[in-house]
Amino acid sequence: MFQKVVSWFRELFFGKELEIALVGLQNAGKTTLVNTMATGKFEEDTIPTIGFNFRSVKKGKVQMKMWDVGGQARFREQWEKYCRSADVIIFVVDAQDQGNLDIARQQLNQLISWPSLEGIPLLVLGNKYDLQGCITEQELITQMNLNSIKDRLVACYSISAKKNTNIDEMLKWLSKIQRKNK
Ligand SMILES: Nc1nc2c(ncn2[C@@H]2O[C@H](COP(=O)(O)OP(=O)(O)OP(=O)(O)O)[C@@H](O)[C@H]2O)c(=O)[nH]1
Ligand SMILES: [Mg+2]
Repeated sequence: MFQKVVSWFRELFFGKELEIALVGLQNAGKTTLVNTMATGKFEEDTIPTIGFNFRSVKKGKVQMKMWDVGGQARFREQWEKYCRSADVIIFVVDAQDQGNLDIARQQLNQLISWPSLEGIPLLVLGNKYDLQGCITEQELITQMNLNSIKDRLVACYSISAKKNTNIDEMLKWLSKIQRKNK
């Protein structure tokens, strides 16, 4: 109880910090999203992330510490390590790349079945909605089997990191997340 009051005061005066792990297949748009969140502008980023990038961005009263992890197959076994200490996991999906949805679902299922990640809130983002031929948000929820996830808070938004679409709504959701063990 005392701990809660202290943390409430701390947040009131200094804002809060959120540790965010961004994962998802290569080319989904994770690095682009982080750049858009940081600058509000689209930066063409065609360089695949090797290992991870770290970026800390203040949004309103929330300092978002983002671990943007490479999505290529060789980096996926490291995802759990970054997610373990995160307050929230963001899983980015390329909503236009329907051929990769099965793999994205398998990777997500594998990730959230780690006991170390139990209960950590999950935000699934369908990205690239500025392009033609994206699946609908409802289809994304079905294809990613999100309704079957019962052990944590789950949300899904359709966004465009390129056009800055729906990013504010997504940030509102993020800012309501409670820090772990706080
Ligand atoms: N049209 C469109 N293109 C996007 C969007 N977001 C990212 N891209 C493009 O998709 C490609 C991959 O983006 P990245 O941000 O590098 O993808 P990533 O998920 O970080 O990839 P890895 O680091 O390999 O895991 C780049 O060419 C981006 O410009 C978007 O919202 N719309
Ligand atoms: Mg990247």
